[in-house]
Amino acid sequence: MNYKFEFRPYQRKFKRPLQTSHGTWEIREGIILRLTADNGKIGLGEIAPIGWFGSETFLEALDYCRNLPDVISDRTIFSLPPNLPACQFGLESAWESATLKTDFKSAFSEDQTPSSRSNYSGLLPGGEGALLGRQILWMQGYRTFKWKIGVLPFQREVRILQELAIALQQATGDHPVSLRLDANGGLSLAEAEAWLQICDQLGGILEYLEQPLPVTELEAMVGLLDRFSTPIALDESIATLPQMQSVYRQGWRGIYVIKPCIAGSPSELRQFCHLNKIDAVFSSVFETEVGRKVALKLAGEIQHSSQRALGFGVDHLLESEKFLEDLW
Ligand SMILES: O=C(O)CCC(=O)C1=CC=C[C@@H](O)[C@@H]1C(=O)O
Ligand SMILES: [Mg+2]
Repeated sequence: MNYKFEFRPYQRKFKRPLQTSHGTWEIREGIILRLTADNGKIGLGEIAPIGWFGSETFLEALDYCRNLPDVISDRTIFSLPPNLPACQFGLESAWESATLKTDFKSAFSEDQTPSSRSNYSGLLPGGEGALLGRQILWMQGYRTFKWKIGVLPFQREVRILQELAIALQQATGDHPVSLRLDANGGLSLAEAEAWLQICDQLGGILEYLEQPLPVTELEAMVGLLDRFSTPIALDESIATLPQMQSVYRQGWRGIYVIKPCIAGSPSELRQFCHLNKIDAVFSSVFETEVGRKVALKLAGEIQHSSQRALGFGVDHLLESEKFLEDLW
């Protein structure tokens, strides 16, 4: 089967630049794809790369799209090289929505009502903003929160964490409350040990410490698993499917933070997760609803009854997605 191939690059500003230990992220760039099958059925997909995180860069993805012909075949869609995982995700999900029965639009209910927000994790502002941010997200219905560390000096962040933990421990309610810390691979081994010592003292409120060490330090992170009670989650270490498979083969049985939009082929991701019972948390890459619907649908197919909140808190971080209505 052949498909007419169209693509539209986009840019969306973060309302508040995202601070991570990698640096500050101000603009999310991506590409919306449209495939039109011979029978007229249309499928949308999204390419939302994060070059510094482990996928191809936006420019590599744009270059790939520019070099595709106006009409492409199934063969092209299923034979992308593994170094273009965000393109693989975008093209294959557009193909799925143009060929499979599922009505793309109804694939996943998008609106996060306050009651449903307890299934999602809310991303707190970096630094001191986390304290007020937690109150705002709490009122919006979140009960799982994620805070990026390695942004401010250690002692300052420890003080904020202790205030945050007290506020969460005192917060009443019927839904379990948890806090995730994300170091984005920015800590040294000594800093990671210091953080884990503190986390262990906070008891149950700390769900996990995400990517404490750089991708090159898998062995050291496996070692940390045995020495501290706070769970550790890998994110950058397993950004793409080949990395996930390699880390699994090397024996990682901790938590996997999966970002479907940059992992690669959705069908191969489904297969990997069904073959290997992994403790998965699904996470956004600040994509638009086009990629988010596919990612959340995958999460639903894969993690069924997992209790772990989805890292897809409403993207109040980004400018409106209204531009999607006038793309074509
Ligand atoms: O996982 C979540 O809760 C939200 C998404 C998120 O935190 C991230 C998305 C993309 C890159 C990073 O800044 C960050 C992460 O490291 O998980
Ligand atoms: Mg992360």
